[in-house]
Amino acid sequence: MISVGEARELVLALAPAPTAETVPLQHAAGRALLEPAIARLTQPPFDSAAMDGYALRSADVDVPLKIVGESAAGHPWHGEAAPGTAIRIFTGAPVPAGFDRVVMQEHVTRDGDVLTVMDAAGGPHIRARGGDFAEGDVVLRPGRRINAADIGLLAAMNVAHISVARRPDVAVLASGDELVRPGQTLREGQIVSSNDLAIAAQVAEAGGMPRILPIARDTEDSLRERFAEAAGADLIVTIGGASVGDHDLVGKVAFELGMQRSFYRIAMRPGKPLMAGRIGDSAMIGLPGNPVSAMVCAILFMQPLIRRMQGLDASEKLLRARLACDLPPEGNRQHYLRAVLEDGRDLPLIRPFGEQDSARLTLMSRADALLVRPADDPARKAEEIVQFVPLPR
Ligand SMILES: Nc1nc2c(c(=O)[nH]1)N[C@H]1C(S)=C(S)[C@@H](COP(=O)(O)OP(=O)(O)OC[C@H]3O[C@@H](n4cnc5c(N)ncnc54)[C@H](O)[C@@H]3O)O[C@H]1N2
Ligand code: MOO
Repeated sequence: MISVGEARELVLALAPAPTAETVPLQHAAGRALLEPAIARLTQPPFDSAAMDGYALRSADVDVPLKIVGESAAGHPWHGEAAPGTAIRIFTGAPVPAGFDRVVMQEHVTRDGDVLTVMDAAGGPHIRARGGDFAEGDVVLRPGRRINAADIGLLAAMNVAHISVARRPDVAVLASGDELVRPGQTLREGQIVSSNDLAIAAQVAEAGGMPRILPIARDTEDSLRERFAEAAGADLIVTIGGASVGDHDLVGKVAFELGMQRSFYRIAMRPGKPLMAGRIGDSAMIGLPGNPVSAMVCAILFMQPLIRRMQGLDASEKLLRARLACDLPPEGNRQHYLRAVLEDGRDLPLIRPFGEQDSARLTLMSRADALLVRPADDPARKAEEIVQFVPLPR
């Protein structure tokens, strides 16, 4: 058995360099940026009014002013900003050179074309040209997942298409004679295949394109057929059949098909029988069949690999919390306990469920976090600081 940290390094080493594709901006949310995003214009492109009101010279606020024009968004005024004059101006409109202040209309009185400033405090209510970004600025760097604000920013930069990492094609293969698809009537001994759907959702969450294969039966022929269908995927994720039982055939069949195994078995709970390696041109991860073990291993190994394949940060994000209760000493495997988070004084409080069966999806669904307990961790007292992996909410 190898440690979680060693296994993680070996899994991440399976990632090929990301390949680029160009997508229109409206399809770029959630994608991994592969090139620096460089501004093609300056924003704002001109000094612009931040309020509806009047543009004038600060030196003139104490005298009555003659209103000589109007500047609206999309309709600039082209006159001279002469002393003793002001113009009507609206939010977003260019402020002509020479006027250095916009006074809100609530703070003036107007009589015909004569303007009197009643309250000169505040302001200047002008957004300076280039205040947000300037042409040529590198505004976003590669290696980030594009969020909604980034989309707005890229659009404002006049970027219409952007180079992102191709989404890894991930074949998801459940195996087991007991498994049927959701929505069917179960015969004796059958259960619904939940893992492949949950794992596919985790693939998508990490930016991959899941491809759920038909369920393999517990025969070597059936598994071979499915591996043939999976060929060409960037990553093949099998679920189940990884342990030592007579019907656990995934490792055997993969080996016969030429799998170069990086490791099998990790000193962790749940998920001991995890395997990973390369098969043909694909990376492969063999997840254990117990539903919670499969999901926990996917969080710790599969999702980081899919992120790395897109050039994204794949490092482990551990946060700190205080224990809400005492805990007994740990065994010789690193333990990831399903837990809920509660409000605490300085740090959140973390409360692991009393029951940690790796088949209980209800607990996985309710969990906010995986509390990490290192192998051979001694007993812990409530209030001690521990680390956890946050789960998506
Ligand atoms: N003698 C030993 N037995 C077991 C060991 C061991 O070390 N020695 N390890 C246990 C651990 S830990 C795990 S985890 C499981 C992993 O076993 P497999 O990867 O071979 O998984 P299966 O036997 O195929 O299935 C286990 C369990 O999960 C259910 N399952 C499988 N696939 C799905 C699916 N797609 N959707 C829903 N549920 C699924 C399956 O019906 C079984 O109940 O081995 C232990 N045994
Ligand atoms: O360690 Mo297994 O992965 O509990 O169910």
